[in-house]
Amino acid sequence: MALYSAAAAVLVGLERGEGGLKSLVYNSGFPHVRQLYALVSETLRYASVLEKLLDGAALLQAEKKLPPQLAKVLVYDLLFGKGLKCGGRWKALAQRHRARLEAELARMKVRRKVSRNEDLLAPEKAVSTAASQVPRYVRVNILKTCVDDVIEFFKRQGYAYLGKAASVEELKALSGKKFLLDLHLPELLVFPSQTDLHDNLLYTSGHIILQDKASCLPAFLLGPVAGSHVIDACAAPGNKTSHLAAILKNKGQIFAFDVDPKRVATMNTLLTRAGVTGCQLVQQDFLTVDPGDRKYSRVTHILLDPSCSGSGMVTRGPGEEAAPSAERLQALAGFQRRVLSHALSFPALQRLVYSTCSLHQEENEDVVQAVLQEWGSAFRLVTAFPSWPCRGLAAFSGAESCLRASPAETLTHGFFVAVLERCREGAAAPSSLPAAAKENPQPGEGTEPGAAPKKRKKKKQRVKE
Ligand SMILES: C[S@@+](CC[C@H](N)C(=O)[O-])C[C@H]1O[C@@H](n2cnc3c(N)ncnc32)[C@H](O)[C@@H]1O
Repeated sequence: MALYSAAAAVLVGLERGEGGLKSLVYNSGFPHVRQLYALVSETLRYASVLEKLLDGAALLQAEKKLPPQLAKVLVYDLLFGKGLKCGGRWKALAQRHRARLEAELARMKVRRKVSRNEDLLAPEKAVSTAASQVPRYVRVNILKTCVDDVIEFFKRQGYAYLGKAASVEELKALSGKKFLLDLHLPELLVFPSQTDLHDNLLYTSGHIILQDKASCLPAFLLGPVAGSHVIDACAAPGNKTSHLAAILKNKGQIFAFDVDPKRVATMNTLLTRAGVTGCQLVQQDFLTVDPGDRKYSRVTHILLDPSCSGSGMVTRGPGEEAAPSAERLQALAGFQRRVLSHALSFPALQRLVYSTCSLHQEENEDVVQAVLQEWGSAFRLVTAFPSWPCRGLAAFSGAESCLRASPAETLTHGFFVAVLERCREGAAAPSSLPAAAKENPQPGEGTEPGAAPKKRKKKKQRVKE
């Protein structure tokens, strides 16, 4: 009997409980028992990897007469063993699928972030329950396409479109190849959490952006009208910048700053792919940008999404990043207060969105409270997205104007957003806006520029992610 058929027969025997590995090998009648034993035990060691490879390359669907146990043995020897040395027609069959199987193996290694075959045997990092509940959000990049065309594209790819979601529960119940339009954001599609679109043509061509729903809130709530001058103060890798460009319809001017040269380079690539124009990308510490520079005299909107502890990001493996120490939180909060206060000092500024992917009050409500106090009555908090279910912690009176997001309540990563507006003289704060449609009011004509902030100590400190 040929080696591969003998090995497949042992695997069948094991599955049927006909005996242990050794006894099945010795009773197989195959003359070279050591060789057979080694091949079967290695195939078993790689069993779960082989199953995924067979699935990914759809080998069993393409070769209906190939028994699955024989397929495993062949693919093991082809990709992980000594190479196919015998096997007759089965060898020829496996060779025909070699390129597809190798591509699938390469993809698996990229996904698992490993370079050696052996490393694929380590158990996959557990993903927290919270993370597995967060759907795959897809922002349609309206600089390149429109929602209807993207929906049609996915329908042609075999996905079923279920229309606009009416509740968060509907998003939670999504499964299989189905998708919905989000209930809150107009250009956001929602797929089941396990959907991987990184290889999808629409993603690689910049027609869609894979961006968590909570991360879409800052640009949406800043809502500058086309033609506005906008600063994205801590911009890389640029998901929110490209969202801003889409809201501006590429009309107006975005000044995007980031201190980290590598992240700026990545951002450059992503913005080009997304078709963003009218954006000046500057590698500079935002704290050193001069608000009095004439270049920024028409900046009415600022998006500030500074470095933070990242404690709201739920996809991280358990224990990958320990909770930030009190010192680190203090350093981050100090930087966040300085950078927020600096942003408010741009003379024509009307509206600012401050956001973090942190769960810590120190980086969120406390920062907003401290800076609002510093600026006296010049700025006020605006109730961001009144219908959003999850509000700011009651750290100070009016903190419920801020919004929070979390896997459990909003099916997103943990996030915090505060919307600040320059006060018109005599305006009451905070404002309460009736509907989502009115949540992005544009600053009125003749709004007074605010007063300068109270004197504060200027201590330069940069906090990198
Ligand atoms: C949370 S990330 C921004 C993510 C980005 N808004 C997006 O949506 O893709 C924070 C960024 O702030 C940058 N950063 C940190 N300190 C900075 C500073 N002083 N000036 C400008 N950028 C800074 C970091 O390099 C990092 O890229």
